[in-house]
Amino acid sequence: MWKDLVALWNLAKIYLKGKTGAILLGLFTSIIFSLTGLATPYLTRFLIDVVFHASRGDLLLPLLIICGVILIILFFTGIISDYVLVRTFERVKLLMRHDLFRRLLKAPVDFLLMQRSGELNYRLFGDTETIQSFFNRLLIGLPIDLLFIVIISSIMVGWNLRMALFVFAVLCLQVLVIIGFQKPLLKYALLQKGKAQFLSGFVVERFRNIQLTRTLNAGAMETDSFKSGLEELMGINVKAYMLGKFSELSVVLVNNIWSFGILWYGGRLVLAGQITLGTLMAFLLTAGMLYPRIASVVGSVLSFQDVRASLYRFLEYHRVMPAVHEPPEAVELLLEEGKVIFENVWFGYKPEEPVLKGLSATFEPRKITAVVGRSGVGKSTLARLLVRLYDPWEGRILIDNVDIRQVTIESLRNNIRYVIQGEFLFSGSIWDNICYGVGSCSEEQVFAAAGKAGADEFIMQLPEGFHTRIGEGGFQLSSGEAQRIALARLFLANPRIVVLDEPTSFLDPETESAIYQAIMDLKETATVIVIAHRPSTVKIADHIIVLDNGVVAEQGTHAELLGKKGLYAAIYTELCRREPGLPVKKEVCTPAPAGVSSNVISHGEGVS
Ligand SMILES: Nc1ncnc2c1ncn2[C@@H]1O[C@H](COP(=O)(O)OP(=O)(O)OP(=O)(O)O)[C@@H](O)[C@H]1O
Repeated sequence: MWKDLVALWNLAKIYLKGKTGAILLGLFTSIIFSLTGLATPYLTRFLIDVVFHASRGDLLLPLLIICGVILIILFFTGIISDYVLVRTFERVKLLMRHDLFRRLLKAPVDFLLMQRSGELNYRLFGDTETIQSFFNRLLIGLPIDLLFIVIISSIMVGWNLRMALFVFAVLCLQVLVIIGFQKPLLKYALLQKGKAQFLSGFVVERFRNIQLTRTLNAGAMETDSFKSGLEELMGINVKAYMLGKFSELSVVLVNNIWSFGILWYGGRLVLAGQITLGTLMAFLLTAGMLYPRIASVVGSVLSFQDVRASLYRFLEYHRVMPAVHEPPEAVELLLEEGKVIFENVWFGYKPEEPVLKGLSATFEPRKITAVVGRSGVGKSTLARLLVRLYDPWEGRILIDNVDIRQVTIESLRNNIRYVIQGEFLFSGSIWDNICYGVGSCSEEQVFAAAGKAGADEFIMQLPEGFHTRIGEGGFQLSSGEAQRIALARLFLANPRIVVLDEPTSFLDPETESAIYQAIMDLKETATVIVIAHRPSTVKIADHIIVLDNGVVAEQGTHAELLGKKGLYAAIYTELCRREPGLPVKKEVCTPAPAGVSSNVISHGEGVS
């Protein structure tokens, strides 16, 4: 409990930094607001005991003026305190969400991929909301409540000790009722939240993969699962509602009994002449003010369990370490040639299971180097290491003889473009998608890039051309069209180092030739690395690197490697065999040299 409070306090120190003035102003105006509210019982007592009892009609007007002043103070302090506090704590929420989002963008990819659908959303929005409102309670609500409990209790004791003790005894009974209900209420609130969160994740995931659901004919199964989830949620909702209603009515019941109790006990004291009628009325009003304060303190304490759960989830994300570290002395990457060297690189995703096992390879500037190998051999891993999605366990990656760990991550990624297969397009206009990551771009640049990627024709045929919205709620592009947009994005950026993960997998032969030409043009100014899965792609390479068992097994030109009749020749034959009927096949696929069989490649794993 204390450890969690300390953790909350540490978080508060981070996000409330520089807001002490606003919080103190909010606290001060809130206290004035609440203190002013306390005048009501005093004025009532005065009205009954002095004005009416002593027939002092002359005091009615001043009393009315005082009431007017009190109302004005209440109005302004209420507005000021709410404005200051809402603004401050909304900013705290904004800072928490912004900070978490920034951290998550740097978090290891694997960590992010492991999160359930909707989980990121929930933690970013739900948990930050809970923690922020607890900060508000802890710093403003709770101190004011406690202060008022002390003030009101002292006032009551000052008026009449016996009557005050009677009120406290009845209040204790009421606190017990609140405590009795709060725990099960909280339990049901958590159950509701958990179930609703699960169902919303379920819906998002199923609709995102709607094609799979339909082709696997899983619609009926999914409908049944959703229905049973909804039935569970309905059961929880009904129980939670009834429990809430029962607790509300119980509190009202206790409140009424309690008021009668005070009237009965206080009335006896009035009749015995021990207190005035005004004091009795003041007691009734003051005790009515005490109850919500006590309920609020008890509620805060009991809801801490919920806050703790949010705190743990928030801290789990908050503490997640960036996937890669940038040293403070990191410098800007200033490219000269753009030569890329992998030097004895060891890396794997799981400890003790290396994918790359001391890989050394050079990627020359102004050349196209193709990387080929069996599926899962580590071709994409090599690209991920180059853009520092991960760092090698051992060995170095150098660009122009500078270790990429010594340069700023931003400058590294500014110089390299890694176009992954089936690259994701954001929902937005085609224009925004092409310009994504470039900052500002002119009309000429966008048109030229789209032209190079062979995308201009189909874009112009869309209802709003470059301004057609795609993705969620917009126009749905085919895989080939999406690939061309991703390539246009690449050509627009015109980077010095380019990594393409099979850039033509979804394209027709005609567009494919245009793209190859554009890639050939790219190499005039760039180091081009192509992860090749197609025979036509390896044919455009100046140099080919064949990976096997975590190292470079063979390298050379297409002709040299075919002549070796080794692994490359086998892979190439297999690639050709997989593209039967493609017009391109006749040109690029020469028969495998005699004596080479495709089972050299793998034992049933195939190539990609
Ligand atoms: N995030 C990850 N976590 C765990 N293992 C991974 C992860 N990414 C890749 N792997 C594994 O690492 C190995 C290399 O993967 P990689 O994607 O580099 O292969 P690849 O040669 O590009 O394959 P393909 O040609 O099929 O795309 C594979 O065995 C793969 O299952």
